[in-house]
Amino acid sequence: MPVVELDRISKSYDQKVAIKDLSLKIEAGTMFGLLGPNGAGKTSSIRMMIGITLPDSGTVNLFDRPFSRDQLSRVGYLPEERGLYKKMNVMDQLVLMGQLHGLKAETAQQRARAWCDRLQIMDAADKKTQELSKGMQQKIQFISTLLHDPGLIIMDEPFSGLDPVNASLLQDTLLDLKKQGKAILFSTHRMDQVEKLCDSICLVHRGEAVLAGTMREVKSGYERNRVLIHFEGGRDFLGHPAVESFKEYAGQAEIKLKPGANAQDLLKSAAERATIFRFELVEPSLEEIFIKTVGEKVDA
Ligand SMILES: Nc1ncnc2c1ncn2[C@@H]1O[C@H](COP(=O)(O)OP(=O)(O)OP(=O)(O)O)[C@@H](O)[C@H]1O
Repeated sequence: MPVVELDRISKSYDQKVAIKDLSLKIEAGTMFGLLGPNGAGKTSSIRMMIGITLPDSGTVNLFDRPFSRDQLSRVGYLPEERGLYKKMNVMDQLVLMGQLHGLKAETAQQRARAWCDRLQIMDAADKKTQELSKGMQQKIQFISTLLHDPGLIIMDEPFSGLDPVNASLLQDTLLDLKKQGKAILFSTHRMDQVEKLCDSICLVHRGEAVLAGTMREVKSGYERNRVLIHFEGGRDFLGHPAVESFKEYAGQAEIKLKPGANAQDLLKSAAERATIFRFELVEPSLEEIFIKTVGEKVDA
């Protein structure tokens, strides 16, 4: 049973088409990435998903029935434009957010404390929001989205502005929630995060879905024509005829092979000149697929 099912939703603002005929499904216990360049239509789609705006046409089903406002108690939404009451004490603010989602004050407080502990911001609980760093404020927002234990979690750029340690802490938290059976959608430009976390994606460009499916389906459309190599010694093999282009880092290279080239020939040549620690044939990264797909659409 999909937790979210959009069927050909469209929305225009005056003459501007924000999104056209978008269909997607998000199942419980999965993480879904909604991707696209600036202005592609991601936020417009999310807004329609949770009734902030209505589609001009198409249907939105949540938890296996047509959208209605009472379902919002099962949704946690972290918008891109985040707002906290700057002068309010953090714990009071979290309790208020919990109450707005139907929790009793006492329950909200217990859960808020447990979350602050888990996300390592217990010290912040009794401070005013304006005394916190941006990253800490983001964690508070993150908690406020989750306090009422929603079955559907929607996050617009949830890791933006976080240092790697905190980004990883929130990523692990989302992975845990996924394991518990929550459906999670996040919107981002960061392909590396999507690649690591998402089971399925939809790439929107200029209001239309241009690539969609499970990560495996999306990648299986592309040849394994990349080689990752870790080496020490001579680097002449980078000039081998099988190599179309390469990026070289300290002791590593990422090589794009020519169409039809034999990776084994390259391996032989590399092994004659250098000590090879790793030689792996890989599919293009999601970032490359994204750039290729969007680039082709722009050319068309
Ligand atoms: N309320 C509105 N009034 C008029 N145009 C709008 C409105 N909301 C969105 N748009 C337009 O619809 C298009 C899609 O915008 P949207 O905010 O959904 O994109 P996005 O993919 O979320 O972009 P970003 O990554 O920059 O946040 C844009 O051209 C935007 O200017």
